[in-house]
Amino acid sequence: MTVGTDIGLAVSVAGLRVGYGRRVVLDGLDLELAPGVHGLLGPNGAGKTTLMRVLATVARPEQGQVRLLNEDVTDRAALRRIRRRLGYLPQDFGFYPRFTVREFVEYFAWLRELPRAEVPLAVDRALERVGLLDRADDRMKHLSGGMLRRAGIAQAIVNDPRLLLLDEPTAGLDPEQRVEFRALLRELGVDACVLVSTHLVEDVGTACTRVSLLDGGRLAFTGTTEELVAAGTDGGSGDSPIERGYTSVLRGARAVPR
Ligand SMILES: Nc1ncnc2c1ncn2[C@@H]1O[C@H](COP(=O)(O)OP(=O)(O)OP(=O)(O)O)[C@@H](O)[C@H]1O
Repeated sequence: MTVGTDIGLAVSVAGLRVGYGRRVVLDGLDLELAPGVHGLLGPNGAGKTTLMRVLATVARPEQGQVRLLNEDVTDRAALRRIRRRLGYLPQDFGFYPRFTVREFVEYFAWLRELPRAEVPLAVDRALERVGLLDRADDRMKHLSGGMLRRAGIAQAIVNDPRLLLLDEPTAGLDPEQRVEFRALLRELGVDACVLVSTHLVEDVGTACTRVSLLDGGRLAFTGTTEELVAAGTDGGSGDSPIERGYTSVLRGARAVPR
């Protein structure tokens, strides 16, 4: 697979510390991501959404450096450039219920400062990629849960982002849609950096080239999908090779005193 080289390291995080009040959620995290599709796994409460929010520039780190698309997020002018080239699907996203699907996606195209002349085509293309073009004129409040999620993915990709952050994008999608979504992920990962947080390890196995596993705010594993699978050959419980890798790595990480 060819990967775009113009963005180099799309994410470079060093010594990241984030907390809520006195509670530390991410503790000295280092992470580097190049273009490609990266899975982000971890148990409930591991800190995946918190990390996504920092990378989406909607949450601020207490400590540490965050460079996105080769720019420093603490520089205001750079931050604006980063946000134009960033796509983010939050775990829970809000919308105006009376907006049509097209208006919803157009709104995000405007937020990301897409040139006005490019908006109609970009919106149609994003809706087509998620299979919602035929519902473009429906109101958001009339969509099913899976369709809403697809509208959320459409807004995240409308600006053809170089860094795409998807927090549990497959939640609520039916099996056929999930298969199509994985194909879309592989396509997007050719020249962008895509980070997908999920609890569905089979999504990672089929669509991601690399995977990072968070546990208790720390990185328990980062490597290729094959390396995670290999970690499960000497034990680990689960129904598939990648599930066994996941449980084996978690068990190993928890055996190391902090
Ligand atoms: N706004 C908040 N205020 C206080 N604590 C929070 C807040 N948001 C998250 N937390 C805590 O931070 C920790 C990490 O939460 P986070 O949502 O990042 O985990 P996660 O890995 O995404 O979990 P899940 O898989 O359940 O979505 C959890 O212990 C959570 O209770």
